[in-house]
Amino acid sequence: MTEAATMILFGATGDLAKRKLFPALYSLFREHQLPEQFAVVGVGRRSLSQDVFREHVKSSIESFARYPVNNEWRDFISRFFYVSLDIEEVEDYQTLLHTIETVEHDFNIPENRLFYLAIAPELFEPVTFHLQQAGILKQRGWKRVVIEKPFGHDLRSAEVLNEKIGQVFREEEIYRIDHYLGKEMVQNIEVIRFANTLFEPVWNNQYISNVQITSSEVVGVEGRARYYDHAGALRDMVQNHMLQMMTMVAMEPPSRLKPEAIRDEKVKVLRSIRRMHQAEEISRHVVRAQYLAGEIDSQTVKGYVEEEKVNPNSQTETFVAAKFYIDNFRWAGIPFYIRTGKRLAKKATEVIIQFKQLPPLYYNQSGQLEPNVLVIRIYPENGIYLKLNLRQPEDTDKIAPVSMSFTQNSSPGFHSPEAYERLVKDCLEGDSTYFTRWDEVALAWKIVDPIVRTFESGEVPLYTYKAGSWGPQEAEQLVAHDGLKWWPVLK
Ligand SMILES: NC(=O)C1=CN([C@@H]2O[C@H](COP(=O)(O)OP(=O)(O)OC[C@H]3O[C@@H](n4cnc5c(N)ncnc54)[C@H](OP(=O)(O)O)[C@@H]3O)[C@@H](O)[C@H]2O)C=CC1
Ligand SMILES: O=C1O[C@H](COP(=O)(O)O)[C@@H](O)[C@H](O)[C@H]1O
Repeated sequence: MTEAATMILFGATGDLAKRKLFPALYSLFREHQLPEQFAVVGVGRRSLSQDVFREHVKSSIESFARYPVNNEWRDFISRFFYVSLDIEEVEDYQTLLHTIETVEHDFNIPENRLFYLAIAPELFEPVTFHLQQAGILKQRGWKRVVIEKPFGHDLRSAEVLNEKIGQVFREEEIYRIDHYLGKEMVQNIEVIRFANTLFEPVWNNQYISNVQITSSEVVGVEGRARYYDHAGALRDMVQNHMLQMMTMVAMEPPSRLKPEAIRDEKVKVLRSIRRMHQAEEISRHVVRAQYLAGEIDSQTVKGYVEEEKVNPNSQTETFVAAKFYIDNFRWAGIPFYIRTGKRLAKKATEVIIQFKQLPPLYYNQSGQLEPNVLVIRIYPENGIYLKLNLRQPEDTDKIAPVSMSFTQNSSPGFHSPEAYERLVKDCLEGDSTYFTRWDEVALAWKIVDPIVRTFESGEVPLYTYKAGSWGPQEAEQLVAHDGLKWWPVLK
């Protein structure tokens, strides 16, 4: 059950609030999933009147929400307030405290405060510190803080940040967002595995040949070059989303369906991922590349280094493919391939489980029978696709792959809840299952940091690929070297 609360949204004039958070709140409201006693205090640096802020919220909902504005609108928008404040200026926080108290009084909301930090990472620390100094965290109800990614730039900076935030919030009050964990089919991986007799007994190295996880994007760096050129695909996507999807595929059944039990199992996977330290090993297992100019949907697009605000000599990778091993009993010897990149041919997220071949006997005398493949489709479709072998009715000597597909469209505009809807609701319910615990974040950095260092030392080549392609040839070779291929992303 969502609990009565005030959401204090830092970054209320920013891109994330506009594209994701206001639409998510509106969907929850329309589906009667917000508590009756609920209000939002938006915080931004620029000075805006209440009316202009409410107009901004409205236009964001008109552009990005799943539901059109209807006659319940006035009730929804009457719960939105705006405070202009400079996060660095402690004096500004008295106005914020006053607004929060007034809103709590007027809407009869108990002092439950959800602080959502949709702001640049360098502001996470000052904002928590000043909230405490200003007495805003002396509430009588609960307090929770939602922290957007990136959580640090490497292990060291993440530790420092965690230590600072930990002086103000307890671990169970900290909700570190990884929005992939809010996606329907990422959450469904557990259900596919633990609710199907068909899958769980064969979910191991005896029956699975390899796992492939792809998250491809068509967009380039867009307006985020200042951040991205210092991050790159490894930090931006692998340290969080890709490793999190891996943990969902690989974890052991939890002792209970409770947040800590599930997170404990994910941590064990992260601990078991074989770390790579030597440049030679990293070069064999990790491919990095940067996009060149190319064509997407018949439009010419720029190369990465020609993008606005990107250093023309940038060595930042916009694509990563890697092979990981999980050194535990269930997964020993089974490669987990991941690939992610910008300016690729199609926007898609899929997890592919390729099962082992049967022995070359009976119907597989030639050893040419296609393997069974389970595709967990995360985007643009939600669902699963299973490839099996069947005899062809028209030619009884011929065995050919057939597919069973259960999918529905998950693109915006279709009626499946967005990741942010689930996650905001979870915060209001105090359910941290699909947020990353500190030990998960730290372990993910421990896996990624040595690879980043090797990239930065120039010991791993930076390949290139044409925008609109599926990445560099070297990514194909990474799997071809093991006698495999990347399964093409489904249409
Ligand atoms: N945008 C996205 O798709 C995604 C964003 N994120 C993360 O979300 C966070 C926010 O990103 P995004 O919305 O894109 O960022 P924007 O740059 O669009 O917005 C930044 C927000 O922070 C406010 N702000 C900046 N400096 C101050 C200050 N000194 N005092 C008070 N407010 C300040 C801005 O206010 P004002 O405009 O009034 O100056 C604005 O509301 C980042 O951590 C980002 O990494 C994560 C995943 C995706
Ligand atoms: O966190 C991020 O994710 C997006 C991709 O998210 P998706 O839900 O659209 O798949 C990516 O574009 C961005 O660079 C990264 O910071």
